[in-house]
This record gives sequence, C-alpha cells and structure tokens, in this order.
Amino acid sequence: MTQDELKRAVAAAAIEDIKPLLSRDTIIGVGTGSTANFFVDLLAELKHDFQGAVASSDATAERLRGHGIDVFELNHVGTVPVYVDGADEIDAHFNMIKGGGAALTREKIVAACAERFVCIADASKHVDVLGGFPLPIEVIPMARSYVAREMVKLGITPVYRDGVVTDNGNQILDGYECLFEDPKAMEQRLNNIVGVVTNGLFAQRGADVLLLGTNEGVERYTP
Ligand SMILES: O=C[C@H](O)[C@H](O)[C@H](O)COP(=O)(O)O
Repeated sequence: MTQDELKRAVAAAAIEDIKPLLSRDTIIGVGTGSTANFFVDLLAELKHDFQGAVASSDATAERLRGHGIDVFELNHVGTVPVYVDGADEIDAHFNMIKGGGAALTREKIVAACAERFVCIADASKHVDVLGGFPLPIEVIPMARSYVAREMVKLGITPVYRDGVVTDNGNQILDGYECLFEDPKAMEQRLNNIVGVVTNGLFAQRGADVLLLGTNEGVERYTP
C-alpha cells in the first residue's frame, strides 16, 4: 500500500473508533496534517451525527468548515471527549514528536483538553527512540537566538525554519542530532527555556490509543 493509502486506512479506523462517542451535542478535537486531513474528509460523512469540532490549526478549521462542519472555539467548549491527530514519530510508550506542520502549540492545547487522544499514523512513524525526526520548537521571535543557544547546551542542533510563521505569529526552530531516551524530562527542560512557547515532544500527555497503518491492516494499540 502507498503511504497515502495507509493514512486513509488509519483515518477510517479512527472514524470507527470514535463513532460510539458521537451524539448531537458531541464536539470533537481534530488535529492537523495530511493524516488528519483524511480523517476530516471521512468525518464529513457523519456531520449530522455530532455537533461540531475544535480545530488545532487554521488550516484544519478551514477544511472542516469547507465540509459544512461547525468549528467551535476551545474556550467555549471546555473539554472534548476525543482528539484525533497524526504524529511525526511515536514510540512504544505512546510518546510522540509532533509539529512537522508547525501546528504543535494548538495541538498540545487541544490534546490537553481531551479525555482521549487517538493517534493515527502509518507504520513509518513508529520508532524505538524519538529523535530521527527533527524536534519542532515554537519560539517567540525575539527569543529565537537565545533559545537556539540553550538548545545547543542540551545537545540539540537548532535549525531555523525560515519563512514559517505559526498560527500564533511565532517562529519554529527544528532540533536535530539528538535522540530522546527520556522524552518526558526533555519536554520539561525545553519548556523551562524562556521564549519557548511549546516544544513538539508530546510525552507528559502522550496518546491513549494508537491506530497504526501497516500493509497487514490497521493495528490498534492501547497502553
Ligand atoms: O504540525 C503538524 C502536526 O503535528 C502533524 O500532526 C504531524 O506533522 C503529522 O503530519 P502528517 O500526518 O502530515 O504526517
């Protein structure tokens, strides 16, 4: 199967996974990226079975609205029963690297307000140790150089993602050449750097369910 076919298959599996949660007043959290886009497109077929969605990016909000799905502000919703999103990498403990599409901050916020995080990923995203994929860090623009120097002290090589501005008006540093054996501790350390808005390690709040697309079919994992 192609990578896109695997992404579509996990998106379809996620639809089946969340169906029991849907009612006319259900508002669900929806992530960002190419895998999440497949999910949004399939979700459209169920749009009369739930109230709407909270989006983790402007792009996802636009896609949801394009399908006629109502988009709600998180502040007006409180919690959502489920958040469905992709990942750039996920390990056996359901820790993830996210933010390849620069949406990490809003993703982490919606995930924090979700009772269940369903990660949808093709098999290429499953790794033993996080860090093969460069770690995105969203920074306040004036702090970029400072944060980059602090990253070097932690053994991470920073590269400025030139030209990218997040939905929050900030910039992205991608962290290379570091494997994250203890992602929870590193997530905390990076959060402590002044000027960091969010880092792409999702370890303190990892996934609760992993739907992994393989050539043998979609595999469902829970911790
Ligand atoms: O900022 C983007 C997000 O974290 C995405 O969920 C992540 O990059 C995975 O994207 P894709 O499904 O396109 O591989």
